[in-house]
Formats: sequence, structure tokens, C-alpha cells
Amino acid sequence: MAGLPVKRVLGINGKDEFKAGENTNNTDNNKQSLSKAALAVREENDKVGEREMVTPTGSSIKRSSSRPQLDLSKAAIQGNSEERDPTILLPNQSDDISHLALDIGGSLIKLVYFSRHEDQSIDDKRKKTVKERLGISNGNRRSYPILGGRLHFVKFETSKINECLDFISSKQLHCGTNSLWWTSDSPSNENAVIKATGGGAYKFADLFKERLGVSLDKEDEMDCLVAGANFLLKAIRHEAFTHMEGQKEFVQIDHNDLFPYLLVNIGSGVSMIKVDGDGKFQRVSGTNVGGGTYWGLGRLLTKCKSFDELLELSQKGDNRTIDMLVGDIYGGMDYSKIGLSASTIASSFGKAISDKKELEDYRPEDISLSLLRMISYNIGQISYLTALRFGLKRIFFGGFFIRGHAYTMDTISFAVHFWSKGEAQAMFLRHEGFLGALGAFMSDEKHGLDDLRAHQLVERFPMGAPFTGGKIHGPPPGNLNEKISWMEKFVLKGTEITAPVPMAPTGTTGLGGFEVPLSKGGTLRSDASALNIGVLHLVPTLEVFPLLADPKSYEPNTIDLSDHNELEYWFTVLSEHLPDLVDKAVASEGGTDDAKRRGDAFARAFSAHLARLMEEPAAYGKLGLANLLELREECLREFQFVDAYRSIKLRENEASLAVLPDLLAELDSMNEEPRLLTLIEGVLAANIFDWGSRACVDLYHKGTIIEIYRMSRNKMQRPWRVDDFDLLKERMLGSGGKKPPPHKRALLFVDNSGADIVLGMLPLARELLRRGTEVVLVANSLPALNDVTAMELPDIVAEAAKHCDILRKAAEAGGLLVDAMVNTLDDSKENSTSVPLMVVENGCGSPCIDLRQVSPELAAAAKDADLIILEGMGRALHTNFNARFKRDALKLAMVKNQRLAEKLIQGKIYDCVCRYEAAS
Ligand SMILES: CC(C)(COP(=O)(O)O)[C@@H](O)C(=O)NCCC(=O)O
Ligand SMILES: [Mn+2]
Repeated sequence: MAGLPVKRVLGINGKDEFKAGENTNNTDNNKQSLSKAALAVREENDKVGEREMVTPTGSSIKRSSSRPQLDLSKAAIQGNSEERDPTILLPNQSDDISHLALDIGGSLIKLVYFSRHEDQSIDDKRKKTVKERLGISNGNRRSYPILGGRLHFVKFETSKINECLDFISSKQLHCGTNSLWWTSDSPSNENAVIKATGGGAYKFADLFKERLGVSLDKEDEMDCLVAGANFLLKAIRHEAFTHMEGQKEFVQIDHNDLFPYLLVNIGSGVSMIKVDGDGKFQRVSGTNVGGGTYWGLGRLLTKCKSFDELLELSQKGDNRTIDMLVGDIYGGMDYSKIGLSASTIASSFGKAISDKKELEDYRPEDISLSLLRMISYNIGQISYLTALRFGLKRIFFGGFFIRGHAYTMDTISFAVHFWSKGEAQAMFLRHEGFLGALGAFMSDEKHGLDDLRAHQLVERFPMGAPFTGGKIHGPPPGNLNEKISWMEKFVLKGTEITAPVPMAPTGTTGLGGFEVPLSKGGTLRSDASALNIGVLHLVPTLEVFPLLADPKSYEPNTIDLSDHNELEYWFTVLSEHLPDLVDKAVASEGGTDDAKRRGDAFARAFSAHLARLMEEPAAYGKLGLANLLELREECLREFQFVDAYRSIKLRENEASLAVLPDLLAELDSMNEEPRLLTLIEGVLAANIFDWGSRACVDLYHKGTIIEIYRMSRNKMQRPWRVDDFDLLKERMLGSGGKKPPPHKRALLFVDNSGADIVLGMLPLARELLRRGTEVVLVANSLPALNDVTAMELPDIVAEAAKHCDILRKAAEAGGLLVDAMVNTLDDSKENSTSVPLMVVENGCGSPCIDLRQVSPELAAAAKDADLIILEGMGRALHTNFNARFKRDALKLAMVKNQRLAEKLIQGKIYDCVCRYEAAS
């Protein structure tokens, strides 16, 4: 460093750092003036480093109200309000919810239970005004026939029914079955009724009455199976899949074209049901050779102690030692004339007749596999013949015999494919074992679950998912402390984490970093294809974004993770980012011991998810990059990290707001055309502030916020890698002297905090407002990385509005400045005539957006919109890059990842995308 001028600047990471001085001279006029702003902000930065930044935005981050909660509107105390714990009436609360339902089978008890969200919605002023402006009815729960909450799926062995009863009792699930269970009155179980199906509903009725004081309301098993299957096939997007030669592929079922189908439920015995509609079905066939046969014969022949053990054995088996194959008969040859290959089983257990061997001479593994194949082929074949008899093309297999077991599914699929000559298709269900319990749950018609649609359900995979797999179990604990201990316990065993977890620098976390895994998770899961089902979040308010050109064919993810190289690459990226993320998360909570412990638990839980998905990418449904990025955020929330990048966001907002007046003045001095170009350049340049990108984070160590912003602006020379600016310009400014009408309303899907929103998207919004276009800023409902949230935006807009009349008037007209700012330039008469600027939440908490599930306010705002602007890598590239809209769409992003740049735009890192697509 000797000889170079050294100046003291605040690095973007907030640390004071000494840096060799750079030449800040710039020959370009526009950019020259921005460097003046840079100096101003540098002074500001020095101040920023000295004080704690607390703004109203960050002071209390609450959970978004986009996920509906217990409806407390018009709540009133009934009777004497002086009384301790008086009864509270919730007139708008949907009541009569069946809280728990059971399917008590011969070997397993399946539970489906419903829980409400603990947290409550916040109806801030912004929301109220937005609702009024957009004409959304306020707080009327009755407009949604069903209540928001979560559906949980749990199973126990029937032989351990007492564990199941303890579980129900500990969670007080049986108390939710009378009508006032949510009130503070301690519930009495008198007259409480639980919906139940399966033989055990009769067998164990007295035990339930005795232990829990509840009666079992018995529902017909077939009715329940069919109701459960219909519900799943209509409401869950990634429910049905095919499984051929180890390949799992999800099948999109069109609800309008679901019936008729054959439902084959493989329990102890097998039922084959022709389903023609809701409640319309007929049991047309069945076989007594089913799961019970496999388990019964298997137990006698192998001495296995459980069904799962028997199934696990089969994985190491070789059935050729017992089964007689076509090749055994034909001297190793195929019998090609009738289409039988040498490896086809000619006779199950057929070799046992000729061999002079006793039972002990056969490996239990081989016996188990031979038995499994015998029974699976048989079921597959009978199912096909039944389907043929009734002219059915689709066969769905359910029941706990399958247990997500790859061999079983492949065998059944082979049989169906073989006998139907590829005409019929075997499909499996992710919730295969819960059809009956779900049907029993739904037999209580009052909750209106049958009306649920896929977009109203969000499936989440809690931290227990990678471990529990297909094992029979109760759910992992819900309490935070227990969750952390649970993670620690598994890590101490050193068995389960197989993801490429990098070593954290020692001392960054409470437990000294993340260990390199010791071994694979075989002891915790019997099969790589073990069943994984999450918790179903019922969010009745979610809607499909109304401006999608073709919602049916819409696929949010651009990156297909079914390509193994792609999968491996992104897994490594996410794993390598983990130590840094944990550091940020722990620091965001003051670096306390508790935060460190949670940070470690989060890292372990997320690593375990990655490991699980690396083993079986389709374990949680169809996997795209957006799902992984969202899973990471959900996992942080599970360990109660509310906003890991909070202080970074505040610091960057403040630094950027300080230079905003200079930028606006500079823009105002330009003519329309260069101004539009500078604005788009500004959005692209400021998108560099992305704490989710490894390259960008490395960059931040090299300069101040403003230095990086300036450097990024300097690199903005057109043509960009994807450059539709001329099309955009023509639509906005016209050509040949013709001025097109402005857009009526623009939806701006904003991305990051700091420069991205303040110096990029807000100036663009201001330009649209100036041209007479209403602007709706669409931001995240929940924090994700350094993305700005809808809760934070009004304060940022208010700060910006202090320096800008256009923003101020529009924000006032849009109801954004209700209490956020001191009105310095008051001119209230004009408010009503101003074009409004509004903020709506998008309904999600991820860096990406799935437009099939958006908030009702966004859906309402979309109705009058004729321009959609999607900004950032997550929203415009990882998701929605290929999405087509009914209205004009502009996709703006800087590509901050080399591999993505190569793959998507045949470019390199920091290339930009400005894609304009006129309404289709
Ligand atoms: C998480 C992100 C999508 C956020 O990007 P943004 O939407 O903020 O532009 C992006 O940072 C990303 O893809 N990161 C992972 C890849 C990497 O580190 O290069
Ligand atoms: Mn972002």
C-alpha cells in the first residue's frame, strides 16, 4: 500500500476498512455527476457507521397477514366481562371445524389433524387504504368458506395405539371436536366426536372413550378412500406421479378431466374402485393377495420383526436365486416371439422346487424381494385387467403397502405397462397412506374443504422431513427449544447429514461450525425413495395471478433441477453460502448464545434438507431452484430468524436515500429519451446489491455502496445481452411524432432494498407517475435475503417523498403517507387528482415468485394493470423468465452468476437482461 493514497471508507459490509484510493474521474457526463453524489454519500456513510440505525420500518417485523389467521374481527366477550377467562365469541370465525380424523387400519393408524396459525394478522393502515382503493372487502372471513390453517399427517403402528392416544392427548387434538374449542374456556370432552374410519374405528371405540372421553363417529372406508383421493388429485399440484425404472415423474392432473379412474388401494388386502365423480364410485374388484400377504408370509419366511424391516431387506436382495426366470428355462435366451426377455420372472419362487435347498439356505433378502415382486406384479396385473374391463386408462395406486418404495412402484408400473402394451399408466400418490384419514376428515362437510384449489394450498417441509421419511412416527416437535435439541441429537449421532456442507470458520457459530458428515443416513431411512409429505398450509386467500396468459401451462421455474449437473451445482452454491448466511442471521439477533444455537440448528436442518433432496430430488414434489430458495427462507423462519439481513437493509436504504435528491435532479435535467435510458440503466445497475449472490458479496468487500453502484453504472453500456430497450421506448415514447397513451396502471415487482429500490425502481416509478400511469409497488410479504418487504416500503417511499413532489403527491393519493412522514410541502387539494402510488404485498417470502399463488391484494391490483415490470434475478430470471402475460411485460435483471449467464443468455456474469414483451 505504500505510496498510494489511503482513505477511510465504510465498506458495504458495514465494517470500517482501509482501501487504496481509486480514480473516480469519469468521462461520461451523466455518470460524472453521479460521482458527485458519491462524495455526498461517502460523508453520509461515515455517519452511518457511527450510529445504530433504527427506523420504524425495522423496529417490529411481524409475520405477514397474507397467511390468514384466527379471525378476531367483531370478537366480543360473552356474559360477564369481569369474569376471569370469559368466553369470547368470534362471529366471523368459521366454526365447526373437524379438528382430527383417524383411519385405524390393521397395521397402522393414520391421523390427519388441523391446526390454526398461532400468529394473528395485522391490518396496518397501508393495507386498509389499499383494500379500499382496490375494492377488496375488508376482513370478511365469510368470503372464504374455509379457514386458514395447516393440515398435518401423522402415523403410528396400530400395535402402539397407546402412543397414538398419548399424542392426541398431549396435543389436545380431541378437544377441538366440539364447537367452542378455541375459546379460553377449558374444553370439556363431553359429546366430543372424532371422525374415524377403518376396522379399528369399531375395535378401539371403547378405548378412545375410556382414555380420551371421545366417541368415534364411524365413516365408511370406501367413501373415505375415494373422498381422500379426489381431494388430493384436485387440490395438490404435485400429488400423482409415475415411477418407471427408478424415474419419478409428476403428472399434472386436470381436475376437469379426472374421472373416471381406477383407484387401487393396497392395504392388508386390495380394493379396486372405479371412481366416476365425487361420491360416485363402485368397488369393482379386489384381491386377497396384498400387503398383509407380503408381511405375513415374509415374517414367517424371514423372521423379520416389522414390515419396514422386511421392505428394507428386499433392497439388498436378488430374486434370481429363488425366482425361475425365462432365461432359466430357455438356456439364458429371451423368448422373443412372445416378448419375454430372459430376465422376466416365469415363476415366482419357481427355483425353490428344483433346488435341493431348505429355507435356511436362502438369503432372507432374496426371499423378501422375490415375495415383493410376486405380490406387486400380481396386483399390477389384476389392476390392469380390471381397468381394461371398464375401459379406464388411468390407475392410481394408494395404501401403505407402497410406502414410497421404488422397487414396489417399479414392479407395479412394469406390470401395468407390460400387460397394457403401454396403453395404461400406473400412477402413485404422495399421500398414498392417508386417503382414508383425509376422507374421514372431509366427511365433516362443514369445513368446506372440497372447494379448495391447488393455489390455496402451500406444502411446507419442516425440519423433520429429511429424517422421518417413510418411518412410522409421530411428528417432530413443534416447540423451538425441542426442535433445536432434536437437531443437535441427530447431529451428535453423525449419521444423517450428507450434503456437501462446508466448514464454517471456527467460532462463527455456537457449536463451532458444521461438521463434515461422517456417514450416510441409512439408519434413519429405509429407502432413498421413502415417503415424504409435508404440512399442508391452507391459505384460502391466495389467488392465481390473473394476468398470466395461460395459467395451466405456467411453470414458474426456469432452471430444471432434474438435470443432475444443474442440481449438484445449485446445491453446492447453497451449501457454500450457508456459513455466511448463518453469520448474518445470528448477528441480526444480537449474536446471543440462543441465536448461535438456533443458527447451528438452522444450518443442520437446511443441510439435511439438501442432502435429502440430493438423494432424491423429487422427494418433496417437483423440484425447481425457486423451491430450494424458498425452503431456505422457511427453514430460517422455522428457527425464528425473522429477518437475517435487517441491519444491512437499513444501512443500504439510508445510504441510498442520501444520494437520491442528486439523482432525481440529474434525471430532471435530461430529455425524455435519455432519461428513460438512464432510468432503465439505473434499475439494472442497482440490481447488483444482492446478498444472495456469492460474486456480489465478494465484491462488497472491495468498496463502498456508492463506489459499487457507480462502477455498476459505468458498465451499463448497451447493447445489453438481452436488449429490448428500443421496443420499450417505442411503446413509452412513440415514434414518428406519434405519442402513445400512457399505461393505465403498472405493477412493479420490486426486488432488493437499498440502491436497488431507492436509486433503481423508485425513480422508474416516479417516471411512470409523471407520465400519468398509476404505480403499484409489489413487494414481499415476508423478508427473504435483502429483499425489501411491503411493510418496509411505505417508510422508504415517505423518505424519498420528502425530496420529490411527484412521489409525495402520488404516495398521498395512494394512501401511503398516512402516518409515515411529516408533510413538508402540503398541498392537499391536489391529492385527489394525483395519480396514485400504492404498495401491495405479493403473498410470499422468497427471492422468487410463483405467480400461481399470490395475495388477494396483488390479484385485485392486477385487474386494471396493463404493464407488469418484474425486477431481479429471482423474480425475472430464476422464475418467470419464460412466463407470458396478458399485458405488456418488462423483465429487468442483472445476472450475478456466471453459470446462469452462460446457460440462460449465453453471456457472462454481470450481463443484463431488459426483455420487453407486448401483451400476448
Ligand atoms: C438469490 C438470488 C436469486 C437473489 O437475486 P435477486 O433476485 O436479488 O436479483 C441470487 O442471488 C442467486 O441466484 N444467488 C445464488 C447464486 C450465486 O450465489 O451466484
Ligand atoms: Mn433479491
